[in-house]
Amino acid sequence: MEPPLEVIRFEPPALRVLDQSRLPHEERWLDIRDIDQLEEAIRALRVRGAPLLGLCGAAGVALAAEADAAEAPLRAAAERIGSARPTAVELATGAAACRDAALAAPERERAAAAWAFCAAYLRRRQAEDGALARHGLSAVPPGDVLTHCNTGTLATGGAGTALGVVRAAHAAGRLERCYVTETRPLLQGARLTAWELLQSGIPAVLLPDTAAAALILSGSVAAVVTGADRIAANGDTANKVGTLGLALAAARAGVPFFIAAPTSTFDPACRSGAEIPIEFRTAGEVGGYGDARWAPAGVEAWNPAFDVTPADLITGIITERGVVRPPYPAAIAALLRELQLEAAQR
Ligand SMILES: CSC[C@@H](O)[C@@H](O)C(=O)COP(=O)(O)O
Repeated sequence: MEPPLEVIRFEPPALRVLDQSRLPHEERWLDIRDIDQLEEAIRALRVRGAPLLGLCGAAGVALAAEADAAEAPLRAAAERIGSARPTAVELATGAAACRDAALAAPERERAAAAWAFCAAYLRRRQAEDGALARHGLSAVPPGDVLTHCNTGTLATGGAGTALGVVRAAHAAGRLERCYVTETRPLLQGARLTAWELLQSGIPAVLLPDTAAAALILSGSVAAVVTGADRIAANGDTANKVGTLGLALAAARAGVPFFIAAPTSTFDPACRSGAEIPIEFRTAGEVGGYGDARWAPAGVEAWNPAFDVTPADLITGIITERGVVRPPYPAAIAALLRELQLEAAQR
């Protein structure tokens, strides 16, 4: 499945990304030339979504290698970019993998090796998104789907994860419309997912996050499908805040709740969700949007960017390798062993 739009370009010595903070009203490309600029773009969510963050982490190493390809600065750059946001594991693993690829080359060839790694990573991501969507098609029951946040091309550079499944289901005539939560406070659903769906000719129905439980209990959706930022060894899954509420409502209604994420989202170093670092963001993001302010200055806010859905609320985890089903600790361990063996054989 071809990605319907382009969101990231590797153009040595620059990284070019679509500025997602301006969408859907303005399509502006950012020309990123150093890791200061990249770190700002990541923190401000100009680029976002776990798999795309992995690509950006890798590109951060390439940008650093353009400036100084010696080992110590490259290691420092991978560390810095990899920790610009804490929850999506792929930001750090993408940066580390590119660092290792670059360090395997002689110093004067490291920048080129890093850019080549980025290009191959994007091709792999696009292929994985296609495989994930095909597996999702066989797992998710026919009917309309509710999704949360943005998991489309903007979030991966490929066809998307949960949104890739939605695209495949729509193309197969199994889904008429996709329900999209607005995703407060940064509105990734209202601004980005609704835009992507409409561009692809898929009817999108936008709802306030607060209406999601009522929608699920009304029987209007056949499944809830979301992405993930990090999946612990026991299947507990961190994703955009609000996901937990959707999973609880789906369990109450007997509606299947799926996570769609590439295997790179598993983090066996986290034994359970309690070990996943959760990003907290500013009160200003809750008290307004852009220049509009609706909360009184000085009010405190509790603003986690992510929450953790316990594994027992998850019907299945759709990956590019197939659908992982409970019991999770065993199924995840078996899949990760298989991936490790394959990597060792390469
Ligand atoms: C395929 S993207 C999966 C997740 O990264 C997505 O659902 C999400 O939570 C993104 O959060 P964001 O804060 O917009 O980076």
